[in-house]
Amino acid sequence: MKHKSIILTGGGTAGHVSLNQAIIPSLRKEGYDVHYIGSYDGIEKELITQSFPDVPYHHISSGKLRRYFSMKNFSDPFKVLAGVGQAYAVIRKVKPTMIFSKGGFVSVPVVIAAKLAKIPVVIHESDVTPGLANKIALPFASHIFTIFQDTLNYLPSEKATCTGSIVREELFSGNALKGKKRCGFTDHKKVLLVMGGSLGSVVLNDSLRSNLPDLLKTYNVIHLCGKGNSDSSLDSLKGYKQFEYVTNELPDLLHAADFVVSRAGSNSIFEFLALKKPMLLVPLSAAKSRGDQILNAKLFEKQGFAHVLEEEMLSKSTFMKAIETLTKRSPEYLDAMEKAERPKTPAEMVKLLLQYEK
Ligand SMILES: CC(=O)N[C@H]1[C@@H](OP(=O)(O)OP(=O)(O)OC[C@H]2O[C@@H](n3ccc(=O)[nH]c3=O)[C@H](O)[C@@H]2O)O[C@H](CO)[C@@H](O)[C@@H]1O
Repeated sequence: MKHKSIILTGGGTAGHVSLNQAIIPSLRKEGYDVHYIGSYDGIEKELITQSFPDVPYHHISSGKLRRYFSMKNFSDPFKVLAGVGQAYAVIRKVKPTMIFSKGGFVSVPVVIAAKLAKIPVVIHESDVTPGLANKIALPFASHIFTIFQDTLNYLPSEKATCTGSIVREELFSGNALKGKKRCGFTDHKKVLLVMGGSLGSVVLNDSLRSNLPDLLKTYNVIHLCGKGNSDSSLDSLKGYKQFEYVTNELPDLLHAADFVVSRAGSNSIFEFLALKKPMLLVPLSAAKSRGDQILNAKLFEKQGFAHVLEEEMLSKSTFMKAIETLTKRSPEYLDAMEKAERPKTPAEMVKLLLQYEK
């Protein structure tokens, strides 16, 4: 019997890939052949080909969609057009029953090609406000799923559903002891995990490192610092372990953590919520983004899950003070997290998704 096929797309940062990673095993259980369309060199290529070597990965070209002036704004539309042609050829060959797009620039040509090939597309928005790629994709899509209820205010009601968060199943099966052992922590100090999103954050890295001598008196520190950001002069510090980017080790490291300090990317903060980690969030500032992380963080603060320190207020001393507040208030945060809605399982998400197939 010939299997049905589905194409997934999304990339640029890990936040546009993690939901796809979460649902691939469930789609396969349902009997689907899963294909992925991504860029030549984006993080999605590494994440998908490493975790799912048997998922065919199709490269396409794609331009960055900028809200600001750049000479590349003249060449990138041609790259997007080329990407539409490449994606169309893949779709004609694979003949999927539907396409699921997690957003990011690479998804735009795929969504346009799907419309041309008359294949239903469902898109997904993880942040409170829709990203630029999803705004462009929306007219071509059959439906859009959101994580936050508030996102529905920005979308046409007949086309949008809030599903809540979906968290990769392997994150729940971490082992704290293994995580501590991996980091070489041998005492009983509480563990602080600091993560600057999937790319790392220079401002968080600097604030943390400038406070390390003080912090290490009280805590063991796991630092996910981002590609190219490790500092070998700190390798011998007792109680401090840095990683540039982790994949298989992440569940154990998260289970080892008592508190988290993080950027406010949507996937990350819902993972911390699901694992009940009191968190200090330092959202990416409005000067560097459309402000989506600020809204994500504010909603988490309002629901009593997090303490928020705005990037503009970040300094050596406010960082330490915010960690004090985090640890002091952590019983309240844990209480609120106990009462929070549980995330959907990938299998539940797949069921919702397949309603839209041809
Ligand atoms: C700079 C930028 O554009 N950031 C956006 C990007 O963030 P970013 O890519 O950082 O996205 P998220 O915080 O949502 O997700 C990061 C994902 O990477 C994983 N992870 C991270 C570090 C690591 O070492 N290993 C690992 O597996 C996390 O577990 C998580 O699943 O997408 C988010 C979701 O649309 C947005 O809210 C952010 O504003």
